[in-house]
Amino acid sequence: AFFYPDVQTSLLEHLIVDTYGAYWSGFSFAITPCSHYVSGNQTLGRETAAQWLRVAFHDFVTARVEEGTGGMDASLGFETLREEDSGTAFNDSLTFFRPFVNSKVSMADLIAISVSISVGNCGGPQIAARGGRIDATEAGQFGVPAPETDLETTLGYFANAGFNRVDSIALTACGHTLGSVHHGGFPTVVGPEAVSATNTAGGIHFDSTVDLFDPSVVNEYLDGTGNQGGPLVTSFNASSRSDLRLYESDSNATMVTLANQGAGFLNTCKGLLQRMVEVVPKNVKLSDVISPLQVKPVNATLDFDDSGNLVFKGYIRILSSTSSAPSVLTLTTSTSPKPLVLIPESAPGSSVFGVTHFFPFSTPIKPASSFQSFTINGKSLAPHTFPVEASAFVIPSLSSVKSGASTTVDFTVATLSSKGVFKRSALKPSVSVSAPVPQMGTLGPAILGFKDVAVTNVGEKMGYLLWRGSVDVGVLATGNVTVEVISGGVAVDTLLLG
Ligand code: HEM
Repeated sequence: AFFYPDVQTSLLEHLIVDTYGAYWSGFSFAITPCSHYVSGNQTLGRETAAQWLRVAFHDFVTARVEEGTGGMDASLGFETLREEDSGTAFNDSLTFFRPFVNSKVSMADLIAISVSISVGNCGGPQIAARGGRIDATEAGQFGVPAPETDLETTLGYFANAGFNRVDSIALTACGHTLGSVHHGGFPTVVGPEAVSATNTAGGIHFDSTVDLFDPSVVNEYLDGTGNQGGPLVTSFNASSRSDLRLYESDSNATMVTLANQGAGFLNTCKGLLQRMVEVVPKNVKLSDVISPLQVKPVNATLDFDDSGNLVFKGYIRILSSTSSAPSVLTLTTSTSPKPLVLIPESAPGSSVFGVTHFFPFSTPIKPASSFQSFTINGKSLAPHTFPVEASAFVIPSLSSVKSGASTTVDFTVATLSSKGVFKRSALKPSVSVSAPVPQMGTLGPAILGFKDVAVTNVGEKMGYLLWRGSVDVGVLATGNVTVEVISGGVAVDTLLLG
């Protein structure tokens, strides 16, 4: 399949942009509306968007930036039994993220992106998202502040992760604009009187706008109005007033500055939260910022149709800031001068970035050797040309995942035979298969990789040699299996099966 600008960016962009309606990723529904709790009954008084933000904080804050270890690496998955990681947020969230993990999308990237999505969906700023984080294979350091942690230790923990006092106060206020402290989980902070029939976990909100990413927590703390900064300020138990100790530690100077910023508080949070999710181990190289794509080929693949013809098919997704998208597109491939006219499907999708329209297409390709690019044109749309690599591909209609007690991945790969001359041995493709499998001690899957899977030639079609292979990947966690054709060390084609 063809992914633009690359597999990882395309998949992460999908989670961010395909929010509601057509071809939605299923990621954002968990936090729609922002007050929604996806992992259980609404009467628990929990909020998934707030949980996601807290999860990211706990993964990040045990970093040792000076050593270049820890940070956003999903090591949290191995740490959920620790006292410092109390509460249901961690397993709730990792269970929700788990099916989205594959060899291109790590759990750590999902935790980071969930911050952009939850903050953006709850009325907050758009936090730039990047990919490329690598999941830890074991637990990391200790060092998450708890309500009873003394000030010096708390500031030490933040400093380990590269955040000074001012940053730490502001970041905590940014985090505590969403969500609650719950009696169930933190009985030494919130007493049993918070429990009611519609709030069975006994949550008390940090501010009076629990589902709005806004400056209320700062104003209410300083003015003594609303929730007065929340339970970590007002707890019956003085030793549990960690937010009060932190906010007062510079005589409230930082909180006053944040209050004076007004709506600018959101911008401060945008910067700090982006910094937070970009604290990664030193071996990680983050991708460029993932921007919503205006013109995006989706599920674009080469395949063989029932009559054995080579076809190029998929969708073109147009993202427009208004609901008016071009009503017609044309697609021209390098193999045919005649443009194909594309009409959108009736159901659009939507997100905070605008409305998406999906234009399905299917067109024969002949000869495959001259298929090098395709171009999309539309009214008031700059022409977009996408390069293609058609020398080898995993054939979607001849590849599948069969799940039973064990999981078998059957695939067929096509390799272009040069000028019709069969060089069977020379053209034998190198195929890699990667599968997310359960991992001891964490809900985060491990990626089990199979390199150079044995393939046998099973004939020829439209100038391509066909190669079939099969791998038993054992018990699959959840999520997608990737099959890749490798040439010169790089993947020339990737297909996700799931
Ligand atoms: C001194 C630092 C901090 C301490 C001691 C602390 C402690 C806590 C505690 C005890 C809760 C209650 C959890 C529950 O009952 O489910 C909580 C909730 C929360 N924290 Fe913090 N926190 C700190 C800093 C931060 C930071 C820096 C962020 C994010 C940037 C953050 C984000 C959140 C969020 C979003 C919630 C609400 C979770 C929910 O409603 O499920 N916290 N925090």
